[in-house]
Amino acid sequence: MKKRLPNQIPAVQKQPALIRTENLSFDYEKKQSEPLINDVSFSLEEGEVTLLTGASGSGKSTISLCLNGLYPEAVEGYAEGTVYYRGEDISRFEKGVLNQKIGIVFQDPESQFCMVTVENELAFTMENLKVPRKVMAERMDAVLEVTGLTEVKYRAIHELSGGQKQKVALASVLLMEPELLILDEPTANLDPVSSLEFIQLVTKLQQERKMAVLVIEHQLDDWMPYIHRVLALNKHGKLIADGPRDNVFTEYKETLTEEGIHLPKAIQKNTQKLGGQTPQFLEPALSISNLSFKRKDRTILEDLTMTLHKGEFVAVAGENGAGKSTLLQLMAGILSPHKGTITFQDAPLKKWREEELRKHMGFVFQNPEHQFITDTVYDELSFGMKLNGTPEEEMKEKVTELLGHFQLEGHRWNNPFSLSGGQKRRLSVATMLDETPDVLLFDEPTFGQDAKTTDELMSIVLDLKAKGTTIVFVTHDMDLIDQYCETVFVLDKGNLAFSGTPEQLWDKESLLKQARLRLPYRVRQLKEEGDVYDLVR
Ligand SMILES: Nc1ncnc2c1ncn2[C@@H]1O[C@H](COP(=O)(O)OP(=O)(O)OP(=O)(O)O)[C@@H](O)[C@H]1O
Ligand SMILES: Nc1ncnc2c1ncn2[C@@H]1O[C@H](COP(=O)(O)OP(=O)(O)OP(=O)(O)O)[C@@H](O)[C@H]1O
Repeated sequence: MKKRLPNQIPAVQKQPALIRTENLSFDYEKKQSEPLINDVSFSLEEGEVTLLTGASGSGKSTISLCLNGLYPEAVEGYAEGTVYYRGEDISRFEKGVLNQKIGIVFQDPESQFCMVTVENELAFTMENLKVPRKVMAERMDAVLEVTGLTEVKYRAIHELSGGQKQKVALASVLLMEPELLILDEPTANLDPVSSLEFIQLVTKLQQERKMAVLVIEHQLDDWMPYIHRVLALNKHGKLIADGPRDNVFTEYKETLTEEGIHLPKAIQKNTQKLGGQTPQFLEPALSISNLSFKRKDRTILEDLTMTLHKGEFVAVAGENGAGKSTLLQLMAGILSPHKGTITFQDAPLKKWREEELRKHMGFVFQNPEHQFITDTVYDELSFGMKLNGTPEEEMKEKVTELLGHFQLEGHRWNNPFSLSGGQKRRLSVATMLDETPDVLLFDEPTFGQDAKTTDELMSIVLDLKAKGTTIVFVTHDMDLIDQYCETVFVLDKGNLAFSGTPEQLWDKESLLKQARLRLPYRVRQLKEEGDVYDLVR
């Protein structure tokens, strides 16, 4: 007799997700109030590119460090809920096993290195992975080639530019051939062309290796074509959106905007150029003439001549390693030129007394941590005021005002080093704004900022500019240059390759290409270039 078939075909056993968090809560210490990461459940699937977005300080980096079991252990934090790797509770894995399957490129690449030179760093990674010696050299050369680092193989990492360091961190993680690659603001320090190439490189490898990628990023546009899913955190550590890319950005548009999260420019309205005609600047603030600078025998900057005026908003752009940060440090008197002169307000810079110079000129380092000198956010903000003998009450008021402007309330007594990447950057900027300086030099001031904090920062900077402060931004953000700057200096391998208005620069196609810059989104749209991403609405 024939057996009767059951009415229902048993469901095919679904593979467990690559990563699944269930009711994950985390905080750096147990509190009475709601935890920083608050009861979050989501999955990351094999081969998928997921964007994790959220306001600065919402806990994105923190969550990513919970996914490979580094947290809570490494910080003695408090955690609840479970993280699964392919269906298995990650707390059951032996130490170090998950680090290879889940590779993280940290927000601050410097925190990741153990060795002095690029070659030794990559060899060290391979030794840990027990890569046979005879294939090491080949693998190293391949990863250097793919990340564009061949030329700096034998260089000391601390002597590389910010962007070059970021590529070393990626190369090191790629050697592990991870199943999940977590990228925490990976392109923040890359020049515009390197940034696009980096994204294309990662997504190509992702497709070839069927790797899952979790990217934490505020600047979304270049990632948009490659993102499958979006997760969004709110300021209270709750997951407020989880779904396919286009659904999240259209359905949750209002919520994301309220949270201060950047939207893709394809659905933003305000990508127009601000301001009208470029004003005429007459009064010089800082004049540089025939400046050259060397490190050991290498010429870093060669024969630069430029004038910055009172109230002018200047951008310094150029590819990674072009010499932008070096130029800024020379302008600030932190480095001294080998040849040429810098004149600040009618006197040679080297004649200025250090104390006087610091009152008139503010400087924000590329790495905010290089700037912190005290143990609390409050002390950091009041440091300059104390030196100037500002009365206690006035100082308190001013600090409270700065904390409010820079979304740092609630962190007054925190250690500056425990802040999120974006918070550190805001604090480093805020410390320079206790008075109205004559010149403000910023090295990448807006990197790592969400939409709300970027707007707030720019409005403070514009207020200072209106009072006559000369603003100098070293930046890779072409949209920011387009929107706000009046003059752009382009450095190309240590030479001044262009000085003029942004509009003039956008017409110089071959120069842009040579200096590894790109047109801003607005101009790309006008020229209808192919790489402007259109969101399905
Ligand atoms: N401390 C140092 N010792 C030796 N060389 C250095 C040092 N700092 C920077 N350099 C080198 O000087 C050159 C210019 O570096 P700089 O940091 O000014 O470039 P940048 O244009 O600001 O780059 P990025 O956009 O990547 O930050 C690079 O080739 C870099 O490797
Ligand atoms: N080691 C630490 N000890 C105590 N608090 C910390 C520590 N690291 C981060 N925090 C706090 O946790 C919160 C979340 O930080 P996290 O770096 O995860 O945010 P984020 O969303 O990645 O921010 P950003 O976009 O600015 O990088 C912040 O308020 C930060 O001050």
